[in-house]
Amino acid sequence: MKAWFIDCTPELARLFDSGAAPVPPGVRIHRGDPDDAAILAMARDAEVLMVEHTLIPDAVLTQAPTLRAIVFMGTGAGTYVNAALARARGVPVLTTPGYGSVAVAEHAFALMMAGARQVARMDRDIRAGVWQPRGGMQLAGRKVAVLGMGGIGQAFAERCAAFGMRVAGWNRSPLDHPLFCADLNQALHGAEVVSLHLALTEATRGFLNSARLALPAPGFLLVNTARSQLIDPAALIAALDSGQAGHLATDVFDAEPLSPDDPLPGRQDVTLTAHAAYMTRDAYLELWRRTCAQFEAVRES
Ligand SMILES: NC(=O)C1=CN([C@@H]2O[C@H](COP(=O)(O)OP(=O)(O)OC[C@H]3O[C@@H](n4cnc5c(N)ncnc54)[C@H](O)[C@@H]3O)[C@@H](O)[C@H]2O)C=CC1
Ligand SMILES: O=C(O)C(=O)CO
Repeated sequence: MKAWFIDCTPELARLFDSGAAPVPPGVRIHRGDPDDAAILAMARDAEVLMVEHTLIPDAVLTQAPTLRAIVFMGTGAGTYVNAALARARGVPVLTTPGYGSVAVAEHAFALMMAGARQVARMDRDIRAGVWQPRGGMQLAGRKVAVLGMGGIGQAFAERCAAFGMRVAGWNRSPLDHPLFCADLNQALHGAEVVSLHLALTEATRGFLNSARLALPAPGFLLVNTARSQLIDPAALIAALDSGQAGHLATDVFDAEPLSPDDPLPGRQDVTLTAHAAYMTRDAYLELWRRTCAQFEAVRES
């Protein structure tokens, strides 16, 4: 069976080139960033498309009759593939959940610490020739609301508890976990840090709306390694402008790479990383292993 793996990042290319991430027979690798026409041409030349952070054009689902499956190298495929159209066309979109919960939780922690201590702000200052020490928030003793206690949320919550934070880990279904909090409003109320770990679905789009953004403590720190679409964009900007949200530390954006009119890079009250929370060597190797396992599952079906 033939497959194309598209959108190979330099990090992954290094793992291929060093032999650390073996490529199964039948899988061809496209290095770089293909345009829609190139993606369609690969889809017409394969039974399986293996993709990372590539927007799959709808034409792939309607004009590539040999395509049997798309394997999304990651958890949240919904922002990259039109899931409803894929379902309607009978093209399964397979994912690789759980490959790197610790890596993402550690990155969320890095964002929380950077935001709490204004690390990126002072780095920008110093590079601009400004020596301006800036105060921060001590994390020990602070309340953190962890929204979504799946694999990543639990790993993050446990790390916060180890730092002496007061953790309210909300999950929509009850959990037998010592940090679980059943009441969303209670979890958010007075939180000094809020960290998002929900899956993006039609039900969770815009989940953090203006009413929910009003519940944490004034000046709270918002951390997002999940999906930007979980936050209502107008409510987010209003919360930052009013100071209700004191800082946003985010790894995920409405458009990736960022659209030139995205307001976030122009602000000082944000810390930004380029959707890299999962990118540790350990997580990447496990991610590739699971991606190949999904390819094999299609081959054997
Ligand atoms: N920035 C990055 O590099 C990465 C980001 N992610 C994102 O992190 C997030 C969490 O991923 P995992 O912990 O691996 O997923 P998971 O499947 O283990 O957890 C998902 C959570 O979302 C909740 N959820 C799902 N539908 C819901 C609904 N309708 N209402 C309320 N809660 C709902 C579940 O109860 C669960 O708590 C996802 O958005 C995923 O796409 C995942 C990997 C890497
Ligand atoms: O696994 C995911 O969902 C990611 O965001 C990284 O691709």
